[in-house]
Amino acid sequence: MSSIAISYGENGPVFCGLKSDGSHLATCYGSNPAIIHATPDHLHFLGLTAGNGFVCGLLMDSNQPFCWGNTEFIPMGVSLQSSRNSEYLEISAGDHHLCGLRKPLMGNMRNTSLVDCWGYNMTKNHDFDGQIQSISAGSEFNCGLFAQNRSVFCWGDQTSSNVIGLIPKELMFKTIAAGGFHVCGILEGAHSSVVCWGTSLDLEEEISVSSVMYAGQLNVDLAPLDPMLSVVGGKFHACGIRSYDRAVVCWGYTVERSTPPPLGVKLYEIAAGDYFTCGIIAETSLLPVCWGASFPSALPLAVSPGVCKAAPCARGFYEFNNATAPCKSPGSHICVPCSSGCSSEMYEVIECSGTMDRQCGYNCSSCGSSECIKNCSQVASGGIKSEKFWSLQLPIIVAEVCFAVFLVSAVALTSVLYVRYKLRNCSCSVDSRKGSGSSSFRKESGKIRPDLDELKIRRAQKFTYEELERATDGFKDESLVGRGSFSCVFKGVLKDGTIVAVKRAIVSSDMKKNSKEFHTELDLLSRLNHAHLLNLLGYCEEGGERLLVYEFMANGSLHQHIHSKSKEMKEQLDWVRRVTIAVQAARGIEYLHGYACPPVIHRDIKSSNILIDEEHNARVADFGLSLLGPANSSSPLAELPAGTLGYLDPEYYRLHYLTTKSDVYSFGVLLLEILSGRKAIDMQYEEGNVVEWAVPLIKAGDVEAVLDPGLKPPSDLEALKRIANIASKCVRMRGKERPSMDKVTTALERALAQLMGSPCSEQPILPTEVVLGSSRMHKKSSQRSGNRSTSETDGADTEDQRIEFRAPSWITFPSVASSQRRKSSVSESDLDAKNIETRNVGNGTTVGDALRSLVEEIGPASPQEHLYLQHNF
Ligand SMILES: Nc1ncnc2c1ncn2[C@@H]1O[C@H](COP(=O)(O)OP(=O)(O)OP(=O)(O)O)[C@@H](O)[C@H]1O
Repeated sequence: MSSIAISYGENGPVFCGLKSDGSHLATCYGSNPAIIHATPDHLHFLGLTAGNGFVCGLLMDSNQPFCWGNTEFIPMGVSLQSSRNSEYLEISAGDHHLCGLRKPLMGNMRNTSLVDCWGYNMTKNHDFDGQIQSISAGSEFNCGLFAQNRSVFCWGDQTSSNVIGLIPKELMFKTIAAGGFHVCGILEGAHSSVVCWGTSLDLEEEISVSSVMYAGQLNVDLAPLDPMLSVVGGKFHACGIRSYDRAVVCWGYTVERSTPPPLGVKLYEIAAGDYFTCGIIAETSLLPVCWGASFPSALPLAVSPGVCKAAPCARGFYEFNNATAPCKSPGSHICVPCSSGCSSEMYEVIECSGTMDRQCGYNCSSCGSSECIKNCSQVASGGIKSEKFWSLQLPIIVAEVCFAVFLVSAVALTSVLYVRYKLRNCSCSVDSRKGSGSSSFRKESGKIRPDLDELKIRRAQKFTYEELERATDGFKDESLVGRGSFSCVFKGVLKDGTIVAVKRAIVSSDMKKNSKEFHTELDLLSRLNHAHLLNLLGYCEEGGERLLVYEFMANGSLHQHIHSKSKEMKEQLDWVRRVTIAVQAARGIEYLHGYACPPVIHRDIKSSNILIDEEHNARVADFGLSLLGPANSSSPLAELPAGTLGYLDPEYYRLHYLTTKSDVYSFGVLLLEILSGRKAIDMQYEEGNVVEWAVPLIKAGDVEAVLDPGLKPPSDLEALKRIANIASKCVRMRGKERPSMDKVTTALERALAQLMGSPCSEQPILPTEVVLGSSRMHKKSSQRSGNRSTSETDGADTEDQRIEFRAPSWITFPSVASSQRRKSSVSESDLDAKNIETRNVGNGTTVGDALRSLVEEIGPASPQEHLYLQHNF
């Protein structure tokens, strides 16, 4: 708990801090509207902490936690307490949980500490023997520091980190900070050095304390030897404030394109998000600076450099100047740890006094650094810089400028060569785009991102804001049909009578992100064309307004149907309709992966992005997060994770290893949702995650237990069993073991045919083929397919090449013949996966063997891959 906290996650990072005016009110800055808009403006907090998509503060008046934001796992907007008198000393948040350390107990119980936790897999009240001084939460675990023997203990899930197994039992700590998958602590004693344990992405092995202590600094990614005042943990990195100069030092994994920690800046307080860190500058402005990935480097809000406490400052701390950041409650102060020691060319001028930090001065007789020379020459010449100083500085400045120019040219050249290399096999022929055919497109062959203006002209119509305002009746609440994280969707009627859906970006503080998602969606939808992708009709970009105009989908989203509280609405989609929608959505995604050029990775496949038209046909929507993949779809992109919790591919989440198989994972979750009627994550069930709940049941052959109790089961369960098997293959941990989308589609088509042929479906639904707005009804019989073997539980794996099974023709796939699709699916990952399974199970393979075979299969492991393998095998 600190005066600042950072929330992270797929809805964007947010920095929150206590205001610098001593009011104890919270102020936040960032791009997650659910946090920004819900920040309480009347509650006073003692300190803050934050996790994935939420922020919590410890209320000043009741000493209870109060959280806001958008996590389903912790109650939001209410004060949390475990029993009537639970008052907390400190709180700390992990990814999806929060723990609170209760105030010390009295009497007989004074040697017991109570810790209450809320959240995903964590809700529990703990009694620990011994007095705990402070707690710190990591991704899925927590640690406590005992007040008396200064030892650390941890509890929770250590699968990905081994933080419990590696606890350094013999060491004593002043303070500890848990990060995503590791813990760092400052050791007791004069030197205040840091040791860390757990797992970091940059390390090929777990960081055990012994290697830090006894083998020395063998690995540059380990904590520096410098003494530290404080330390914080990010997902795979940690940062500390150095004792002698308050400079920040970071170690661990650095995401590509990260900004480095600021140089020559003194900091008071630091807090870490997942891949970035912020600190408060030790100046009167008290403005935060941030470094790392995906967050601005300077934030426009002044925050308090510490928490106001009623007790006087302890030894080793000094009282922060009250004029700059006054504490409103009388007698309370902000206590800042005093710096200690001075660098080699400095000596202590004033010691830490309780009201002032210790001061160091340069020893001008032994200057080595330019800082020292500058300082001493200023003192000597009354502020006029000496010749000696310039003769030393000038070559350094010239060298720095030359190096910067060289670096920029090298990066630019490498980028150009890389893009050309990636595009060498990819030619986007004119024929692959229905209806384009213009010579301008031909000119663009091989170009990844044609000019937006040309795309707009090609397909999407430009609307004025007034036109869309008129169409939606002034964006009235009555026209609102849905709301997403970054947009509201309105029903509208254009001048010519066309009914449309108008998606209006919520005006958020992060215009850049909004604008990026808007352009991604506009760009992609302008180049894609498939019966089961939502058609873009037009757009409007005026001032701060960003609007996209789509075909209106009269039946809303799949999510609205399968999770509806109304029985009638739920039953509108019976089993045949549900599976039909799954097939159609699979076809849309298959098109993105296999036939769009370059391939497109959707990154946000979920039930609210599968829309349903008047005739109950599915369309895949929402391309705001989509990315153009590499021409060779098997090579991964390194991208920071984005998407929706519960649907997010674990391989991508952990390793930033993005391929089309990430969409396959999300689609697998969608299939489980369709089968079970349960949300991807639903905390009303003990096993809240649909994958973790359903897959073991499916593997045990108990598919019936998984089926949505709100729908009458079909008389023949074979088709649904087949779908359940496909789903469990799609959600395999390793992308390579998941089937490709074309296999999934083929297997689902078979299952659908089987379902429609079963006696329970008296009147099979005949979905409409929708090709560019035209609707044709095809009433092909499905008996042929209904007689197929029901023992075939896995269509994707046991695909029979001899039978040329044609999917019912009403299932649209205008541009690809099924034989073409099948050709591409014969030798891929399912067969590999099967082999691997046989190898592992049949031969009693050890973990080491499994690791080796995986390494052989995917080539030498990068640090990220290595970590992934460690985490999962
Ligand atoms: N073309 C459309 N026709 C009818 N309803 C639509 C249309 N597009 C979106 N909606 C409705 O609006 C809702 C919000 O859509 P939007 O794409 O903005 O967000 P989302 O995908 O649900 O959530 P998020 O933005 O968090 O991913 C959808 O769930 C759907 O119910």
